[in-house]
Amino acid sequence: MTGLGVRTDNLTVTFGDQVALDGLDLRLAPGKIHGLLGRNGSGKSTLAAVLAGFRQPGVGRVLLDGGDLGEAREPYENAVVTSRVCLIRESGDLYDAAPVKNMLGLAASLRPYWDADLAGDLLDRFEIPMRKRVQKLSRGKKSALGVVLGLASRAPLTIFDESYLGMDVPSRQLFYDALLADYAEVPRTIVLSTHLVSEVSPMLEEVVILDRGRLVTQSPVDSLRGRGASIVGPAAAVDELTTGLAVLAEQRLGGTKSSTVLGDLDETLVRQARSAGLEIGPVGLQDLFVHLTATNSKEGDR
Ligand SMILES: Nc1ncnc2c1ncn2[C@@H]1O[C@H](COP(=O)(O)OP(=O)(O)OP(=O)(O)O)[C@@H](O)[C@H]1O
Repeated sequence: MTGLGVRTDNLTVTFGDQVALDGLDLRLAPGKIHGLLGRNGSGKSTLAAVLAGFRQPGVGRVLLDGGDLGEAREPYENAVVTSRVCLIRESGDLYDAAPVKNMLGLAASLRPYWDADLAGDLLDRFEIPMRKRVQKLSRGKKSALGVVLGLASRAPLTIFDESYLGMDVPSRQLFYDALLADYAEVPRTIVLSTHLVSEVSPMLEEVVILDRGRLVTQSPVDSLRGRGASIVGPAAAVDELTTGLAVLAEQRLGGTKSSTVLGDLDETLVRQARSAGLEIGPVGLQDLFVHLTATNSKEGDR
């Protein structure tokens, strides 16, 4: 399985006079891990709901294709398509009164690629008891249950919409490890909608950034990182080198400074940096994200 591809054309969703998605033309390649990034209210959850067939586009359309779907189809009110798309939201969409094992049974009946062994193994690792009712689980364990359902569904398009926010750091690490291990075994299309940009960025292959319902950029993560550089070394040398450059972020620890700059460093600057003993690395995704979605960010910078 390589997963589903996604194509949206002029996708527009409004709530009254509020435009949640504004003419979105998006392509998600199948079989990759995509990061869906954007500030609060930028339209991430709305996009996730449309992809999962929970919501009908107002204008434009969304098409999913590939895997055993074959031809491109719209997800809305199409049971075949929606059984192959698993959206796990922060709320978890769980039945509070049901025991965990019933939630697993329900997922097994709805999900054609459900893997019961994986579900059992993940429940053990997250220490979630099968017999416990959902309402008796802590917030973090409820989130973890959502993650278990999302991974074990092995859906050709799996979307995690901030579904791991309630989990503590070790649990989130467990999720990331489990996701990467299972993705290596069964490649599929994964979308991670998140605010935890730094934490999630090592897993991402492609990044989509939304701002006020519009597409700011869509790019492989490596080429995004190539849009700038981080320069680390003695503070005075870093300051001298970065004078006149667009500095996105700065951090200082004692006499050492790290500056993130936008744009290509030309060869002269690179030579100058090396001879001053400075280290040059790729730009951090979080710094770039903050820059690209800052309210005063100019279109020309994007
Ligand atoms: N059911 C709704 N009724 C009215 N407005 C809505 C509804 N759902 C979303 N919106 C509006 O649509 C816009 C996009 O919201 P959405 O939840 O998709 O953003 P988001 O990027 O997921 O935000 P966050 O990161 O805060 O979760 C916002 O302005 C929001 O207020």
